[in-house]
Amino acid sequence: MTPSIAFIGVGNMARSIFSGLLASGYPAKNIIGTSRTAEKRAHYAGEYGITMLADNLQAVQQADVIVLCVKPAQMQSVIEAFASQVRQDQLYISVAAGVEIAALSHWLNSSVAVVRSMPNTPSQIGAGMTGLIANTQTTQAQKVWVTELFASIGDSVWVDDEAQMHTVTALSGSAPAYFYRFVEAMIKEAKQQGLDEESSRKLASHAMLGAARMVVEIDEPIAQLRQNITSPNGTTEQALLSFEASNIDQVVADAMTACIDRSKVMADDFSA
Ligand SMILES: NC(=O)C1=CN([C@@H]2O[C@H](COP(=O)(O)OP(=O)(O)OC[C@H]3O[C@@H](n4cnc5c(N)ncnc54)[C@H](O)[C@@H]3O)[C@@H](O)[C@H]2O)C=CC1
Ligand SMILES: O=C(O)[C@@H]1CCC=N1
Repeated sequence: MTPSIAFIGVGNMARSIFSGLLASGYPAKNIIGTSRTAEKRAHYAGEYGITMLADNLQAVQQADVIVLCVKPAQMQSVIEAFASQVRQDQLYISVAAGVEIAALSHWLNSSVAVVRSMPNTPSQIGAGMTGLIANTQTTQAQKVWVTELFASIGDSVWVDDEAQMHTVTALSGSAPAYFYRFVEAMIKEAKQQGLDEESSRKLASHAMLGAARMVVEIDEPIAQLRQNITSPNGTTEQALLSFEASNIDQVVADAMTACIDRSKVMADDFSA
């Protein structure tokens, strides 16, 4: 039997996950979403054919798996409002940054199975990457099901120490935004150099896509892939020397550390 999945708080991340699930063949009749806004409920029900409800409690009562997709700051009050209805046969999956399993379990007021995930928005096109960790109540069968769930919208990595979720957030959850920012800067400069927006976007984005595919599909050191492009005294070398002059390793390390530090502060702020 296909489990029914309720997405509590349909926004960017919930939409990315359920649209990826639908594209991979998950039946719309087994997907519920919640939103407090009537307009959004009508939109998502119409566009995706899923059931949209206003009431989180009703969604939780109807679901086998509950995916908690509200912002970290809203998580406690949202969970506590339906906690009395939590059933032991359910599985709860949180996507929230910086909200630890101990807090989720405490608010759920139960020894129910809880998986903390850190997905990313490319899940929407089946190219997601998700970090996962489960509490001890989660069975091996439930972990296999969760792995398959996230495989249908990309891939996943289980970590065994919850502290690693901070790094996962900096490495894959937030990271698509870094690459968008990089490509935005490239397009901006290409336009400055006289190329039109459409051509610039096509050239830059496909360079990013091609490079990413080679990293994923070719079993060679990434440095080697880079060197294959870098002719001595050629053009690429000059661009890379410019990055080194800006201390690219430090720029990236600073950004990732800022992300990790924020995740740690959130874990403190949103603890039980
Ligand atoms: N956007 C991203 O790339 C990623 C987001 N996340 C996590 O996903 C969660 C959601 O983030 P986004 O989707 O970006 O935010 P969002 O703001 O787009 O979505 C959250 C939704 O929850 C709704 N909501 C708030 N309170 C509610 C309530 N009481 N009942 C029903 N719905 C309610 C809001 O109206 C909103 O539509 C966050 O916890 C974030 O940390 C995790 C990984 C990546
Ligand atoms: O920025 C955020 O807080 C969320 C978590 C990872 C990506 N977006």
